[in-house]
Amino acid sequence: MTEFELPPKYTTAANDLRSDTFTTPTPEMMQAALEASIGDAVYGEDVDTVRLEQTVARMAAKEAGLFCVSGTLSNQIAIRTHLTQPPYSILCDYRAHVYTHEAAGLAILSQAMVVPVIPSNGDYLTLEDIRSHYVPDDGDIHGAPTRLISLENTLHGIVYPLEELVRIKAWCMENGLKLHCDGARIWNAAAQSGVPLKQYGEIFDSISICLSKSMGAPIGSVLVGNLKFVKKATHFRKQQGGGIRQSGMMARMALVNINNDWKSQLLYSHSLAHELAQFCKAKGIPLESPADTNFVFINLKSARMDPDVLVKKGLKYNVKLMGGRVSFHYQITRDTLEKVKLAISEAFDYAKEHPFDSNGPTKIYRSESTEVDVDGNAIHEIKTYKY
Ligand SMILES: Cc1ncc(COP(=O)(O)O)c(C=O)c1O
Ligand SMILES: C[C@@H](O)[C@H](N)C(=O)O
Repeated sequence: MTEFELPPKYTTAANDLRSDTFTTPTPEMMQAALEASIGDAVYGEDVDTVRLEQTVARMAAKEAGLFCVSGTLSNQIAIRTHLTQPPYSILCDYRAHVYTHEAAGLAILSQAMVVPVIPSNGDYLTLEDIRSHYVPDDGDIHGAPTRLISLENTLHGIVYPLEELVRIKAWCMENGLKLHCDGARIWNAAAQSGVPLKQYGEIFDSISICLSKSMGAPIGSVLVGNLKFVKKATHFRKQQGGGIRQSGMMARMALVNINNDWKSQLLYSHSLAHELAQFCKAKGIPLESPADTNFVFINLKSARMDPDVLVKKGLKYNVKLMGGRVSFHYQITRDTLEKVKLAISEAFDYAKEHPFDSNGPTKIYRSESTEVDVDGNAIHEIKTYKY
């Protein structure tokens, strides 16, 4: 039997640009966990979990909140809760996480057909995009009527224009459709746009508000909505094995940054991303989308850059990348920003001599680690998927 090898100890997120999910708990969070309540949250008896749910719900101007162990669980039970009588479909952006990265949960848990739409402006769905792709409930027995629109704010770091959300909401109400927000980065949208969370809460029937990305908590999201919705979502959370017991420690850790100056933390990460976007533009390195918040999406395809070369250039400068998406968060240092500029610049120059043409679908995430051993060699063979 082979000796089980522990992966190398993850020591810091200061150089980790693979995702804002790599943010690490702070000493203040660890201390808060030691002082947490220890009730059974399934019975609603954990004070700090209830406090977290009520705090986030109040910030989003919603009646109730539900602590979920992941954004995926939060999204999937939200959408399932809104849907009652199949056949039905949900409409979302073709890049939406609920469609591309939640393991067909919409098909399996919700038995939903998905209508993925490419935004005509390239960045975000407009009401016109939605109206030209939704399936009306007009008695035609061939179709799966659209019951829910699921939007993401931000999506790929793009801040949804408030006026467009207002237009879409008004149309949804006129047509009896529900509106869900995958708010994995709603904090980034709020910080950058100045729109308070409660204004988003007044627009969406439900929002999955992640705590474990730019907000730096180790685990979790809070799903917010009206009381009846959250009560039913609690049922689906239990069904999906998401009822967790003494979650007070996680709740207290999440409350730390919520009670800190999170806007400044997020705006700092956005400023790093904006600086990198400017750097890329100055060097003629194409971007896929506007760097509104904490992501810079390098258009590897049009730059003919090999993602594996980019990842390895990153390792050369001891920064962790996983492909064309460069993710900033509040624990990234300015030193890391300077190093990632060098890595991207060298990968771009390399591509001029060695153009790379991806021959498969583009993906932006990979699942292998880019840990290196003591000699700086990548422990896992870099297998960036196609992008
Ligand atoms: C836009 C978006 N929504 C939802 C999720 C799912 O969150 P989690 O990884 O906590 O399941 C992610 C990834 O973390 C995401 O990027
Ligand atoms: C991988 C994906 O699920 C994650 N949400 C990220 O953005 O990194």
